Amino acid sequence: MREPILAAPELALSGISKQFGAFTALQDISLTVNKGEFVCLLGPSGCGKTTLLRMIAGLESCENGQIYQADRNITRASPAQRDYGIVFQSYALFPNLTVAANIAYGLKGRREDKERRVSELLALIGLPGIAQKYPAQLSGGQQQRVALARALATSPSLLLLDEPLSALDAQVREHLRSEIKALQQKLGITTIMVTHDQEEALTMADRIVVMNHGVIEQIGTPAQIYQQPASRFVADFVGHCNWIRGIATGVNTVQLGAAQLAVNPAKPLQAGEQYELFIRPEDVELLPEWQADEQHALAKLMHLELIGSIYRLKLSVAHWGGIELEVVASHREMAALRIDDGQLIPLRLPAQHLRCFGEVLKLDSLNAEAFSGEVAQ
Ligand SMILES: Nc1ncnc2c1ncn2[C@@H]1O[C@H](COP(=O)(O)OP(=O)(O)OP(=O)(O)O)[C@@H](O)[C@H]1O
Repeated sequence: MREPILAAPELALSGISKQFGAFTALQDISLTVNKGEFVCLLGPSGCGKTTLLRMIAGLESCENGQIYQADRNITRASPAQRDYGIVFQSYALFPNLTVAANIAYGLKGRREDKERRVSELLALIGLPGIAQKYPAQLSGGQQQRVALARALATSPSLLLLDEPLSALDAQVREHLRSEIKALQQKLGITTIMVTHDQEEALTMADRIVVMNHGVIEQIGTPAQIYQQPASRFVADFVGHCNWIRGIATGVNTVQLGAAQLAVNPAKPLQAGEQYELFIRPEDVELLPEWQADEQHALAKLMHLELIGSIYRLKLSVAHWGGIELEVVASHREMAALRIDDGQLIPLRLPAQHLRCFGEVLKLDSLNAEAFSGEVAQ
């Protein structure tokens, strides 16, 4: 029997590094992107995601590492020799050219063919009839769709998006998010998008590459990134976490104040060492009744706010050494709790959601509030 022939990935980066003088912007980046995949480069400002996208585009030189597109080594190819379309954060349309001329800018060939292609693309982005308008006559969202049409005009194999939605207001952004995703799926075009917006990455990407200080922290599907973060940075950057310090009493048990709780560590804990535990706000269970169990406690309500469809509560648990917890609850859960002024709220930290990366906390990283909780965004 013959071995199946596996198609080369649309893009393969290996060992990419980038220095700006003495500053290391990227360090040993390796990544493959499959044909038709939508990959987001996600990370805080300055983590190197735009630099990486610009290197893929040939807009930034690549001295260390290799870049392959399909089977072709494009490491030293000029932008014009590469096969991609790109959309930038600022619309970057030519203000003195009509929409049609902007879209047709990179097209070669006969006038009729160009006109047909422009009409096709305008239909594709849902804006027929604006061919003769100028960029200044369009809204931000419309301009960004035209920029997208221009990027797609030559039917490239790869679409590069550099924060394409960040200049738009929230409502337009959300709408365009689903439009871009639908268009990408319809065309099956391999897409790499830079964003610092976790919600954008979680809703649009097939896979997310989380970056921090020039290195890749984790590559995974949105569910993997959210549910199984590989590091403290990823857990903190994507979603909210309650961080709690405690002393291990066994391979998967931790002393918190007066109680010993079962936890779900990534590796066995060493009794007597101090660790940091984390739990997502939505994984803390608020209960109508307290039960005599180590995972249960009574919490004091410190703060309550309504954020549209959910409530956010700040709770303090004296029994667990005074830790503070952020918890989110639906309207239905809140109605079942009947929270009155000053009343203590029973809650439970389910062991499987009380996780720990298993890194021992060094003594010098501890301070007087070693047992108090900390809530991070
Ligand atoms: N041409 C350059 N010369 C010197 N330093 C640069 C240059 N381009 C980028 N840098 C630095 O490299 C780091 C990464 O920049 P990059 O633009 O890739 O970050 P980013 O993750 O895209 O952030 P942002 O979302 O703010 O654009 C930053 O510290 C930036 O100051």
